Amino acid sequence: MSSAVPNWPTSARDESHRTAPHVTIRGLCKGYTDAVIYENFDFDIPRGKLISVFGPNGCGKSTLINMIAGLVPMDAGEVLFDGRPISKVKFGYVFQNYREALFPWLRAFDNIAYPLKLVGVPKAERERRVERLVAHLGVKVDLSLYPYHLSGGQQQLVSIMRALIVEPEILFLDEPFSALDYEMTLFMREQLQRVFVETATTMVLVSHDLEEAVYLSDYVLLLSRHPARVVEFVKFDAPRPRTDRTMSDPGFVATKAHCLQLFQHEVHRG
Ligand SMILES: Nc1ncnc2c1ncn2[C@@H]1O[C@H](COP(=O)(O)OP(=O)(O)OP(=O)(O)O)[C@@H](O)[C@H]1O
Repeated sequence: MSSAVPNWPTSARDESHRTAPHVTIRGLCKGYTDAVIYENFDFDIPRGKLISVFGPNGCGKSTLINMIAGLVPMDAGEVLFDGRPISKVKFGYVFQNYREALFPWLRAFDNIAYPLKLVGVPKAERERRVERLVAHLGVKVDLSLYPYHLSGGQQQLVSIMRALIVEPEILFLDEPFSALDYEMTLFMREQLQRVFVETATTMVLVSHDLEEAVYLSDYVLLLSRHPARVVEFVKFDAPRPRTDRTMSDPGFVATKAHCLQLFQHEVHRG
């Protein structure tokens, strides 16, 4: 950013950096043999916000975050992070299926440290960084265990820590809690919210659960049936940390009802 605008006064540059979108998506196109999923799709993802992507089944939620993260190729278009391509960006990705995402032959600790090993961080430094993250999050899981000795929620927590260990500037989460039981889902929502409040990392979460989408988010990105367009980018600015009481708050109830109405309209339109 600073090299792009070298003559700006520092304060103006900083201000522009803070308020400029983190991610710009322009002219995104994606189709499969039987459907056009995205057609000239434009969107800006704001910096340091938690955004949930919500919409009808099969509208392209996962495809969207996978294309932004560079995991699925676009047919056309451009996705830039402060002007940089994904190859220049440190990002984290949390998959829905944590059972397949973790390496079963590595202890939880080594699973978390693995991305650091990949980029050549020495062992002592890896251990120091994992311990620091664990302490920071207040995680009480025995990390000397292998994944199959951990509960589903604990495994997903390990996945999230593995995504965070590189200190990503953006974190993608594809239905991260949908395979967990309700108790563990509630616990994990709190953990995620805590990480978000503490790190202010931009987060993009695909969710099938409207209550969860609104509860966790600063914005809900409501998509239409494909070819997907933005039905509305719904703001929810309840203070954090949000708690059980947030869900009975009139602002929460009204925002959820509004999203539901838009969603129903989309579903019935199709
Ligand atoms: N590899 C693929 N080959 C063919 N079609 C695909 C492929 N991946 C996704 N699709 C189709 O693209 C559309 C969008 O898929 P995507 O998984 O992104 O939707 P989604 O909104 O995340 O779905 P869901 O609500 O079921 O999680 C769907 O119709 C899906 O069947």
